[in-house]
Amino acid sequence: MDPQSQPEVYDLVILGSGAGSKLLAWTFAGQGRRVAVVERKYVGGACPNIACLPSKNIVHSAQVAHYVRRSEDFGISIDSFRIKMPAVRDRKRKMVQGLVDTHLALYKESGAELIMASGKFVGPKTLEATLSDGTKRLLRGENVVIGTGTHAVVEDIPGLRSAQPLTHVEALELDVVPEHLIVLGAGHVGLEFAQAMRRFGSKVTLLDRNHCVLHSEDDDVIEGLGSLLKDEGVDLVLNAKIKSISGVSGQSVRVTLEQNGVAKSLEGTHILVAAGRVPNTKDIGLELTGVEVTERGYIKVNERLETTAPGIWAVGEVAGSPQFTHISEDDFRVVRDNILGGHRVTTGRQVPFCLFTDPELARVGMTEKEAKAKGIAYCLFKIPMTSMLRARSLMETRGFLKCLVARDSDHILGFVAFGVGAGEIMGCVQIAMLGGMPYTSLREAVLAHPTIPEGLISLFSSASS
Ligand SMILES: Cc1cc2nc3c(=O)[nH]c(=O)nc-3n(C[C@H](O)[C@H](O)[C@H](O)COP(=O)(O)OP(=O)(O)OC[C@H]3O[C@@H](n4cnc5c(N)ncnc54)[C@H](O)[C@@H]3O)c2cc1C
Ligand SMILES: NC(=O)c1ccc[n+]([C@@H]2O[C@H](COP(=O)([O-])OP(=O)(O)OC[C@H]3O[C@@H](n4cnc5c(N)ncnc54)[C@H](O)[C@@H]3O)[C@@H](O)[C@H]2O)c1
Repeated sequence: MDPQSQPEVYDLVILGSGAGSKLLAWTFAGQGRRVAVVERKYVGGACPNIACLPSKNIVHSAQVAHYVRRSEDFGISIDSFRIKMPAVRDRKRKMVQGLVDTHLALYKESGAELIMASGKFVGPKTLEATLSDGTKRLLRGENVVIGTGTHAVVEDIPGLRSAQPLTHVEALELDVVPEHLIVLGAGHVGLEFAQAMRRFGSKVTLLDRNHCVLHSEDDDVIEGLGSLLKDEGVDLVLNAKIKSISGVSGQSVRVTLEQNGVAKSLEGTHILVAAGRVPNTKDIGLELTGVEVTERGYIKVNERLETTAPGIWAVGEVAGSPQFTHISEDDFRVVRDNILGGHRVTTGRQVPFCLFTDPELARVGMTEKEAKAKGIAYCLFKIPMTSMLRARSLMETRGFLKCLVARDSDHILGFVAFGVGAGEIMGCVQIAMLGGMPYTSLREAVLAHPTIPEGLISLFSSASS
């Protein structure tokens, strides 16, 4: 790039086209501002291409396989069936292509310019975008947003890199059912993939260094998820200190580990790393901008999502926000309002999540662990899913509903559902929390029978402890 060349000037330049970024682009361009988005690979970011939506697509195919296996329970005989992974993958690919097309139409409609290129800063508020043919463009924004996301961590465990492990990106492209899949990490990604692959017919071993899955959740949740996996035949190897890995994923791999002081080794055909994320902040020229990063490499932001450099903002995972699409989307609202001269902050917002195991696990607000640690007095309502009539009619009675209510005010502090329709029922409780409603409003509501939300009447009519 000729250092003398003049940058093209925009009102807003965005690096990375994920959830928060694209909403900013479409909103500001829709208002007639000049907006450019620089994206190196995925139109619309991770969620529609390699994360939430394709993984839920695959999880759903696996659920269909599970239903087929259970078909006798529903009075339907199926003599034999087979999993066709290329067709499973095609269904996912078609959905992804449809989503990409929708994104492209929204760029066109809004007038935001999508530049498919790899971007890096070459000065304050100035980016160099390198297109696939090597062409370079210099872009300067009055405001600049960084939304470069994260990627899967591949730790420095001896042999792990040379084993060419799958990440979620490659696992979503599999056209074979792995004979024996070893999953490293029993967090969100590991749990969803472990169950789905097991349902497609893989032998699955799920490893984690902690003594349980999702260790920050309450013990009943941990126990529920653990038994679900065990009942479906996933081997859980916890307290696992991985020492080394040999072989190549897709052929054969051997994992050497220590569990409770005992040396062990495991053999499988494939290995999937699902051990957390690393921010995409290396090699993007942040040092030329005054944008500082934290010790773990995430962009330092304040509660308004301003970085340490004036006029540069950050959204989504790279800004250290909780790692969910709906949070990246809320980051969009924060930056939008602040760019427009308002004052909106990230503090105090709800951070709900839904883990798409089957059944789902959904939670909003406080866990019992947190309430106890903070010394907050609460009453506990808890019912098994067998008390929910809809669950009985579906024959999906695993799990429970649980709600923490403030002892002094009847207000809901936290809600967790582990069971069929957990994500949907959580949404109902969350809306009540947003509206500041006491739990008694839900208990006294007229909710259609037999629906999943109707279970809230049973929950709040039960005796609290
Ligand atoms: C397997 C999996 C399943 C998930 N499931 C869910 C779910 O069910 N629900 C949920 O809420 N969350 C889920 N998540 C998390 C969710 O995907 C992310 O939180 C969400 O995508 C937000 O990402 P983001 O906006 O921070 O950035 P991203 O969507 O990651 O976007 C960043 C973009 O920046 C681009 N980029 C990076 N560097 C450059 C550069 N130098 N030049 C140009 N472009 C660049 C990348 O190509 C990428 O497209 C899942 C994650 C994974 C891995
Ligand atoms: N349904 C959803 O909303 C959904 C689904 C998938 C991912 N996500 C998001 O993506 C984020 C990243 O997911 P993830 O599963 O990669 O990370 P995670 O932080 O959820 O889980 C990583 C797990 O790997 C384990 N681990 C890490 N290093 C290890 C090692 N060396 N040996 C053994 N175990 C090790 C950790 O103890 C942890 O349990 C999640 O935190 C979540 O926010 C959300």
